[in-house]
Amino acid sequence: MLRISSLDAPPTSISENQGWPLFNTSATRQIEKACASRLPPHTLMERAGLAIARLAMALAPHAQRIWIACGPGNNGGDGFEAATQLQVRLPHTRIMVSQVREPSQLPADAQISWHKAQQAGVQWVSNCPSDLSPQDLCIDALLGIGIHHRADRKPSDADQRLQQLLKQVTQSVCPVLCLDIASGLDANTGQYLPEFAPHAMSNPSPRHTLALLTLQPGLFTAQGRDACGQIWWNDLGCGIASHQADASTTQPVAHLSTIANLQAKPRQHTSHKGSFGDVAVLGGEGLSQRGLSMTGAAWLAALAALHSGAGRVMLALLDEHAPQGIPPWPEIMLRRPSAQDWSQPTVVCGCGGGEAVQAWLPHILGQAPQLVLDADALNAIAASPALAQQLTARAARQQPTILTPHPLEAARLLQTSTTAIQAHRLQACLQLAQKFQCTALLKGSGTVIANAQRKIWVNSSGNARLASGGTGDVLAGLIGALWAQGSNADEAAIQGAFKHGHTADQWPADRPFSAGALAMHLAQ
Ligand SMILES: NC(=O)C1=CN([C@@H]2O[C@H](COP(=O)(O)OP(=O)(O)OC[C@H]3O[C@@H](n4cnc5c(N)ncnc54)[C@H](OP(=O)(O)O)[C@@H]3O)[C@@H](O)[C@H]2O)[C@@H](O)CC1
Ligand SMILES: [K+]
Repeated sequence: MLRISSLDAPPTSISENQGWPLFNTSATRQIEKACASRLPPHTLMERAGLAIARLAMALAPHAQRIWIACGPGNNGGDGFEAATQLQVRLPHTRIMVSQVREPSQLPADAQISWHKAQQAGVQWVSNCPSDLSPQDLCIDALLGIGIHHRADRKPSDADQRLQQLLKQVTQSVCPVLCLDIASGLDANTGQYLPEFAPHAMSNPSPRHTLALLTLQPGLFTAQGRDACGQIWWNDLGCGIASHQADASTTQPVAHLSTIANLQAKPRQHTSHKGSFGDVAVLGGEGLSQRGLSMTGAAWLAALAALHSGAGRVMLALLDEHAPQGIPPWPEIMLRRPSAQDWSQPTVVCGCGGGEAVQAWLPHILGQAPQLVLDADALNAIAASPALAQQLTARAARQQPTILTPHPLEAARLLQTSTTAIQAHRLQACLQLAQKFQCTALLKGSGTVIANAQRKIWVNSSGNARLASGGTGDVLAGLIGALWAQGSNADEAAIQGAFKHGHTADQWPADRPFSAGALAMHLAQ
């Protein structure tokens, strides 16, 4: 969840009602430059320090010690500035800083803030104080958006000191507030630089991040969600949160999809089942084919479509020996694949499709007016240039397609490695959308959605509950149902990803979670 902290009030307001622009680091630098040129020198860092101090006091109201680890650049400068603000406001709290570099080697703004902290009476310590308790606070001001990969350079004393302090931050017993972004993370991609990746699972102390000026994609995808924890944002009075000013001339790289993307359309009284579209699911290889039954996956997609408001749901199992008779959910109409008219409904194809789905793909790619391709359908297309060509040709016939790969499936489609996909999730998703002229949805922590017109969204909902078998099938069915009900392809993918994650976020602690239970609670 994203919280906005205001310069003028304690950071209490919760805002998930807009899609927020995400800027990469170079765009952020441009916005910073434009914003700083209109303000007296040092104003942005002062504003950052004030916002940090206010959030720190709100997060740790009973702290007796606040330790701030300050790095060699302006991220460290924010830390010194916050130390001054905290020292003034909390005379009975021990405000302590550790530094990486001598003040003369700091950038100009950071030097000013260093001197202010000295004058304010902040205490300098060489390492994390050993007496921090869980109600105290640790502030990570080591590295922000100025981080860059240093391939050939031997680590200097300052680099080693930085590593040492970062390790202490990571092992902190108290909550951690990261300034701008968790140190070591690339703000564009959400990946740790190799030298900063934590060696072990970090301790369970709560983590918060206060993003300064702009929001950046790395906060919300790849390793960013775990590293940054709860995201707060302060635009330093530059008008970005109110959608004004410099942001309007600098293009965001993506948008963050939020609860605003979840608005349910009211149903008219005169509506009927035909008003909400048909979803037909094709998948579920049977036990008889290779001794591996995957019919459950197709059932999950159909169940999700049923509970997401589709008018009618048909299920065609790729299993000749599927039991006949009344299905466990009588609303779902079972079909033989050969008996289904694939030219009319929104089709969800591939869930549990195994090898059997391959033979059906030429027909489905040719016929389906709106097509969600998942799982084994994606694997089959990755292995067949002819199928890939047929997929790409759909767009020109006004037959839109949504692809929903996880990173391994995406790697197969782009003929690369999972590591390469995860290293640049936004770019990989965009590449998929452009290569196949479709809407692509790349699953994983911080799901990314992109279209062929180069628009990108990052999903802000979801949690690790979703890391369990079958939840991807549920997502495919949910997207199919939203699409069948009248959303366009991009909206269906964005809304589906948000709803899927949001349902998991709202999950009662005492209710066992499974993909089937998720599918059945999508209507709530
Ligand atoms: N932009 C804004 O809108 C605003 C920005 N503000 C704040 O400024 C921050 C950006 O400050 P920044 O540009 O000084 O960069 P920062 O993150 O402190 O790091 C640079 C230092 O790290 C070092 N370093 C780099 N890579 C390294 C590595 N691999 N291993 C080791 N060291 C490495 C690098 O060393 P160098 O390569 O130069 O020797 C340099 O010393 C931003 O995140 C926000 O907090 C706000 O105050 C106001 C509004
Ligand atoms: K930081």
